[in-house]
Amino acid sequence: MLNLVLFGPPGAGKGTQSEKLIRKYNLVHLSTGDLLRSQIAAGTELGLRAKQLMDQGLLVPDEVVIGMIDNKLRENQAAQGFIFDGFPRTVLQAEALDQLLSLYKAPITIMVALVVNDEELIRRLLKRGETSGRPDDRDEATARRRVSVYNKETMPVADYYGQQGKFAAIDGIGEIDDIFQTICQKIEESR
Ligand SMILES: Nc1ncnc2c1ncn2[C@@H]1O[C@H](COP(=O)(O)OP(=O)(O)O)[C@@H](O)[C@H]1O
Ligand SMILES: [Mg+2]
Repeated sequence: MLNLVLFGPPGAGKGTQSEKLIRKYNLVHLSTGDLLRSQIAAGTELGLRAKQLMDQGLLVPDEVVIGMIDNKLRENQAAQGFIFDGFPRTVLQAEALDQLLSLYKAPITIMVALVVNDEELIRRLLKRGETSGRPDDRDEATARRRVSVYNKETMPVADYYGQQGKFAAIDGIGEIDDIFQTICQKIEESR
């Protein structure tokens, strides 16, 4: 079993690297952002409430995303492992994830953080906004708010895994394939 948390600010490249990692390691990809966007697309009550926060660049409540992850873990009990993308985004979410995984006796193997400076992130988010149709990528003020929410609310999650000796930071600027190789190296070192 390999349970990877792919960590990093919005626009760091978590989605891109996740696609490559799920193929190589045969993992189930759990992206809370994607799960929330499919709730929005389906027009559910949860989606409607989440959208108001997401469009402003704010986090949705912990219990909402924890509940979604709980459901997905239950649905995928035969999985060889998971890649958590965009989750946990708060220390409370990280604690809840440890609790959920303890039921399966398969703790987090490692958290790999993609490090990208704020100005490069804003550039990438605005560029993605030209084609993604994501309201939270579209304007600079919202992109900046997301980066600052990350710095305040999500950064402490790195310490949470650091204290468990399960944290590796890597440079998120460079060729996609080079970054992928570095992530794979960190995974191999950790298992
Ligand atoms: N774990 C989470 N906790 C709270 N809110 C979340 C979480 N995951 C996603 N969201 C909401 O969805 C939005 C988009 O998330 P995501 O698609 O992961 O963005 P990105 O991949 O650009 O970092 C976030 O700004 C937030 O509003
Ligand atoms: Mg993403």
